[in-house]
Amino acid sequence: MKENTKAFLFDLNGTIIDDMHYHAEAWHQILTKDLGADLTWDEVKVQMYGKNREVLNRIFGEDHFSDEKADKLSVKKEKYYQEAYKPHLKLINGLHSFLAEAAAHNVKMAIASAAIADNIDFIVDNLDIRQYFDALVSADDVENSKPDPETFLIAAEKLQFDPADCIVFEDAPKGVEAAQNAGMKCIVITTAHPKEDFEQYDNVIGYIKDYEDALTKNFFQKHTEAPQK
Ligand SMILES: O=P(O)(O)OC[C@H]1O[C@@H](O)[C@H](O)[C@@H](O)[C@@H]1O
Repeated sequence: MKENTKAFLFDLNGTIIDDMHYHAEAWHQILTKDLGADLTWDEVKVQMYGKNREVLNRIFGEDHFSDEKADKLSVKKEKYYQEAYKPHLKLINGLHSFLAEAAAHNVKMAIASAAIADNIDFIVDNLDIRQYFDALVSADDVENSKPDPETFLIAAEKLQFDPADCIVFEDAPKGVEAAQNAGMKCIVITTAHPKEDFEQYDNVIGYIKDYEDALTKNFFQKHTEAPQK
């Protein structure tokens, strides 16, 4: 890579693993069956962005649950999610090679997610990818989650990179918005949303279906200078 090596900030859910369906199932179970909220499947999908506490506040109001109760619900939701998703745990196609190649080019990498730390550990340890990341930023590290830029700004600070030198990998419109608010360019992976859902953002530099895409497959050819003769 060139002198101005970029840092990569990866969202987790939908970006490292294709698991958003399992989050939607877990939220649907908690919100409608356990807590009795009157929400359709599609409404649950629209509301379930950001930290778990933020999702609960958005639906039931700020003071509805004590912190202790909200934490218990959050842990319960992730228990449903982990149980259902565990048999399907798998990196998105081509990601392992992309991480290995980035690491070989000394790219600093972080995970910057709205997930609780336990969910990040569940993924990085079960899929054996912890060694690729120099920082892990979870819901537990931020006051306000995506679309607030805090998650990405903390990740950049931990890697000691300027926001402008970070490339974010995201699958969710609110995540792309968070990257835009942080002053970061974004590569969108279309696991959970079609291209059209990102049209309002001007920080998107490309779309990929998975990491086998030419954009990521050839990333280091494109960004490596020809050797001097
Ligand atoms: O920021 P990420 O990694 O896409 O995580 C987002 C998801 O993280 C989950 O843990 C939350 O329960 C979801 O509601 C949220 O959408």
